[in-house]
Amino acid sequence: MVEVRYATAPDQVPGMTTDRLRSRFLAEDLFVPGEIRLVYSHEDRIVIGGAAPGGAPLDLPCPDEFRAEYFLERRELGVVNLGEPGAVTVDGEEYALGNKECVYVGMGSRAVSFSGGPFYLVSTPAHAGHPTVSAGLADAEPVRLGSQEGSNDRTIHKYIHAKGIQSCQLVLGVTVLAPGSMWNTMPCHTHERRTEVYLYFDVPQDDRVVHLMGRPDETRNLIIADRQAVISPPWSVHCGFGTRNYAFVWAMGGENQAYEDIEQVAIGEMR
Ligand SMILES: O=C(O)C(=O)C[C@H](O)C(=O)CO
Ligand SMILES: [Zn+2]
Repeated sequence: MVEVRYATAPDQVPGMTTDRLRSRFLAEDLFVPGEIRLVYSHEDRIVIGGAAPGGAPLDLPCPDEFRAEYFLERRELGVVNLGEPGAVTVDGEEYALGNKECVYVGMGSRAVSFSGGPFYLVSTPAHAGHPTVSAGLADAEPVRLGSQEGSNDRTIHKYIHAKGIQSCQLVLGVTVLAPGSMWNTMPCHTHERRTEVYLYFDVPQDDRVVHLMGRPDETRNLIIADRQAVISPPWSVHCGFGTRNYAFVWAMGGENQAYEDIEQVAIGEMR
């Protein structure tokens, strides 16, 4: 149920085969009907997961790896609905979630269950309880970036961040590309103080996203299908282009919550 991924140093990347790269950084099978699947990354101890209720509601388990009484004893959780209307129930209170809507579940919440969806989960360690809050795309400070000419016309919706839903360290949002736009996060960046995870979705079955990762001057690519997630350590760029437009959930954890605290990469630095 939980797969543990240890952290990777940037100097390990040049010798890696495609399979090695994928097994380290890509989570390919998070969404299996009737299951909750989790990946525990040692990069900032971010846990990502998929909850795909196959009819009956699914309860969030507490993995042995947490050495905790319940999942959110020392953690917080962001949930995004990737599919059909559904609900997340937290200690008896139901939060109805439509497609691309989000609920933040604070530390100390004991019983979490899912129906409908499927739902994408991101959890980071926490030190204080913040209120559980749900939000829709319109609540999430939509910011339009890029252009049609640059094939990167996209809207960034920030859900959990310093000026939005409050959390201990989790930062999370959804970016939606306009029809005809394929590039995300270009020009790209790194952020030495935070790990980021991208979960690509709304990618049709016969399409793919080519995700670029690695040090800016030594990039590698991962060919990513629908509902697959890529772990981006602090030293790695994270950007990509699709064979058509798509959406993705981005989530971060680490030293700070400052979205603007990034190292911008000039296109000429990239190799
Ligand atoms: O399309 C984009 O650009 C993004 O969504 C960028 C992410 O939000 C990100 O990388 C935050 O650090
Ligand atoms: Zn980033």
